[in-house]
Amino acid sequence: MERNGDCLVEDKSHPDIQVDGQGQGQGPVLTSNFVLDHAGEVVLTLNSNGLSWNLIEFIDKEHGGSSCLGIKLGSKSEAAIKFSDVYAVDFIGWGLVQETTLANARGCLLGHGSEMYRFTVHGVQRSMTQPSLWAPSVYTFGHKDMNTCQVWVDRITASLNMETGRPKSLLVFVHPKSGKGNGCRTWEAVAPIFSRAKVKTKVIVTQRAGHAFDLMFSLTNRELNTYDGVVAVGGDGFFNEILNGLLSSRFKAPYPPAPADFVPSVENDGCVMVRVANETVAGPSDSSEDNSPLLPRFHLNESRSTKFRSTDGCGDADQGPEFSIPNKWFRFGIIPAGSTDAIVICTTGTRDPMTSALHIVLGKRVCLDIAQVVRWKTTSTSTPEDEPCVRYAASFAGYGFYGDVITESEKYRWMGPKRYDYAGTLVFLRHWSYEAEIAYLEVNSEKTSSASEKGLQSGRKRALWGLPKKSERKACRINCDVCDREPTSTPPSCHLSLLQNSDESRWMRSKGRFLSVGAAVISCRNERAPDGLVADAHLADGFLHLLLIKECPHALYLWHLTQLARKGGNPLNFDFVEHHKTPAFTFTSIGKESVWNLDGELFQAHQLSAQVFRGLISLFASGPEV
Ligand SMILES: Nc1ncnc2c1ncn2[C@@H]1O[C@H](COP(=O)(O)OP(=O)(O)OP(=O)(O)O)[C@@H](O)[C@H]1O
Repeated sequence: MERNGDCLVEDKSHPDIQVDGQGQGQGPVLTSNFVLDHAGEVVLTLNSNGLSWNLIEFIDKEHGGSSCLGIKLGSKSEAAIKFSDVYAVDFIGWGLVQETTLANARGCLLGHGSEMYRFTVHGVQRSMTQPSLWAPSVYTFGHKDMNTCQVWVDRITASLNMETGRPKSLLVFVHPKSGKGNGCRTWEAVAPIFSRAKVKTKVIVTQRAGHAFDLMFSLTNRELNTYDGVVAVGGDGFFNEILNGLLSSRFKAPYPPAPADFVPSVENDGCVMVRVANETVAGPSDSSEDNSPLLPRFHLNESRSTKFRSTDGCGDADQGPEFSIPNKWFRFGIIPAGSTDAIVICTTGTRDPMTSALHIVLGKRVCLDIAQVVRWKTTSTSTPEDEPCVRYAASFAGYGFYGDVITESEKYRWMGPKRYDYAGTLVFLRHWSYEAEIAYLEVNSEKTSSASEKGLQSGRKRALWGLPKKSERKACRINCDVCDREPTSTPPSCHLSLLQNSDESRWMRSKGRFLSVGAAVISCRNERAPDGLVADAHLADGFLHLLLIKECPHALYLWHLTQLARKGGNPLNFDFVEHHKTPAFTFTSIGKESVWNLDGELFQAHQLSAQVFRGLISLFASGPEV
């Protein structure tokens, strides 16, 4: 057979299959004629990257290029799909295949069917108008010879098996009451994708708040290592619970750095952080900064690291092979069913359960920064805690307005996601501010940043007085070069090592009355804030965006909020908004207190410190396309 000048050799055992010997060391190319369901007879070709096909008798020449009901007929004559976009192939036996090679007098395709053996190829197709939105696509190929179909199924299966990073076994937690109470229905809608892709799932429908945390916390390393990842079917708060369940029992890390005068208990309890006495940090001395023994050097104290282990011993070496964090293989997945779903929107570019399911079965991977938030005192009157309370957040930690909205919204859970709008309005009308002192680590990243990020850094400097120009903002997208850049050392300690060699770092302070204090780990795009709280935040650059919204007139605050709600708005371009890009900060409240909101979960803290771990976890996602 001759095609496009290629010399195709007939496979003797399967006369309908042509094998091209010129596979350039990547395996031979297969070619056969099939009937593609709802299209017609095609020449199907398999090469090292995927499948492609051409319609043989698409439509007679007279009608070529004409249109039927406005649909360009020529556009369907050839197509291709990469193996990286294929998640399953199945032999489905004998049955009807619709051919549509006949055109009527008006050039419209007419279908007629024949019975034959068939196999289906299941893949992904991106929406033309919204590329981040993925839908499953299915192609059914038919042939009179069963063996021909079987050979093709085997070859495609072999190619799919060579695709790296695909999960085989997943632990799935479903929050039945998440969002509008659709958790179970959401899972049922996407579960067939997992079975078709032959991914084993152990599904647990939670019975109560804390259920997923407890299970994740108590899994032994041996059990955890049998899974390629854990999937949350729910909202950001539910994901946060699962994240904390895993990290609290296994991630052993020093507490966040802090200025010398912060939390006496840090030094008194003799646990994690040991300050190296002679360390100094360079930096200009204006009144707003603390340049006395600025940056402590931290060591993980042995006694503390053993305390981190849970009492049932999970995370111990004798429980089986170690489960390391960060983990090269194990990933988190989120199938959105919550009220906000900011993490899914930031990591997939859309809020669609099917898109998320397809990202998971195709084994996509994106790294995500995680904030560690350590509470040193719960209230102003409580004594410093013996054992500081550690929480992790993947998207946001916010105090004041953000905490009050969650507190208020809990009273109206019955309203579903609308409770956030209602509670938001009540809290806005109240216009409460809170006195607090914040210290944040200013890192001069000139030495560690590429030119592309320098624009962002200089923008950060100007943020006190005005926003960086829009042209300087670099949004985080798929294959983001800011996130992909090699850290100066291996995560999670990259920024700590940066701090240790910290002649470029200094503690800065801000004290006063704040409507809110927020630290965004990622942009936090969501349907109420289409660009997020910080449009140019990155998924894995090792920085938090500290947003200090100082007390201001009600009307100006409304203006700020309306800018947040508007695509292309400038919510940070106000004198009462401080925006700092930092790897760590501390917070102490003074007087009347609000509560913290960590990924939508309440966390009461009078005094806390926080730091970010660059790319600590991986998600089954590839980052937003737009
Ligand atoms: N079966 C359950 N019953 C009650 N609460 C649960 C259950 N399972 C989990 N939870 C808790 O519900 C809280 C909220 O969950 P989730 O984040 O899914 O919902 P949401 O608030 O509607 O969404 P979002 O966080 O996106 O705003 C979580 O803290 C989780 O611990």
